[in-house]
Amino acid sequence: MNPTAPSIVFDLDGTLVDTAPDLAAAMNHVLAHFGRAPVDPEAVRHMVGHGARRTLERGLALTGGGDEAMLDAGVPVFLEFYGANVCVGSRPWEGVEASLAALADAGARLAICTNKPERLAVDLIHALGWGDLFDAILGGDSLPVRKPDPAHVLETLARMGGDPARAAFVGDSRPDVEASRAAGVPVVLTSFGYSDVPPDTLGADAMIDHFDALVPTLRRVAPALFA
Ligand SMILES: O=C(O)COP(=O)(O)O
Ligand SMILES: [Mg+2]
Repeated sequence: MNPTAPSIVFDLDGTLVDTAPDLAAAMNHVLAHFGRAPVDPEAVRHMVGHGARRTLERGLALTGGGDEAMLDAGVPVFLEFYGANVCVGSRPWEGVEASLAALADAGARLAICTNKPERLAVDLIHALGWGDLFDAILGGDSLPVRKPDPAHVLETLARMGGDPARAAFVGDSRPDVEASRAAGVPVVLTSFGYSDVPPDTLGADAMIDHFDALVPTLRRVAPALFA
């Protein structure tokens, strides 16, 4: 293992993969279970990034409200449906696969740090045919803490054999920026993910509008990575 290889850690939902169609289907399955009307799948895009419980909480809030007991009952229903349908309509954003290949060709190691449950993240990665691409996949339940806690990013780096001083994070939302900042790792955000606020207000080092821009952007914001 080359100890100086750059490590690029990726968020999953909204960053590498447009998972909203399957998350919205799971949301509407739970809402039907509770006798609620469905939500517009487009609205679910901005409910993702803090884990399934928070996603469901937002969906319940939009359809009449819900308490902790409803969430306790709804989260397993959500996860069971989603787990069985994790890659029905989910697709990588345009340019992702070429960009991951370019990073690997440049000698970078790649990993996933998502707030999705680890099992579901691993299943999705395999369903996309990406089983060999990542040196570590950590989910929101892999550790006692998760993004925005920096330990989630730092432990991902530790498990991939990476060095925080030779790393960058690529995400779409506030937990990604906060965790990376606190870990001391430069962070690039996509402009087309699931943030519930304009992502260019979150204080990332750079924004990308298309994955074709990722490698040049990383070279610009973290030139030492590829030196
Ligand atoms: O909120 C989630 O379930 C996961 O979101 P993330 O992959 O963007 O961390
Ligand atoms: Mg995300």
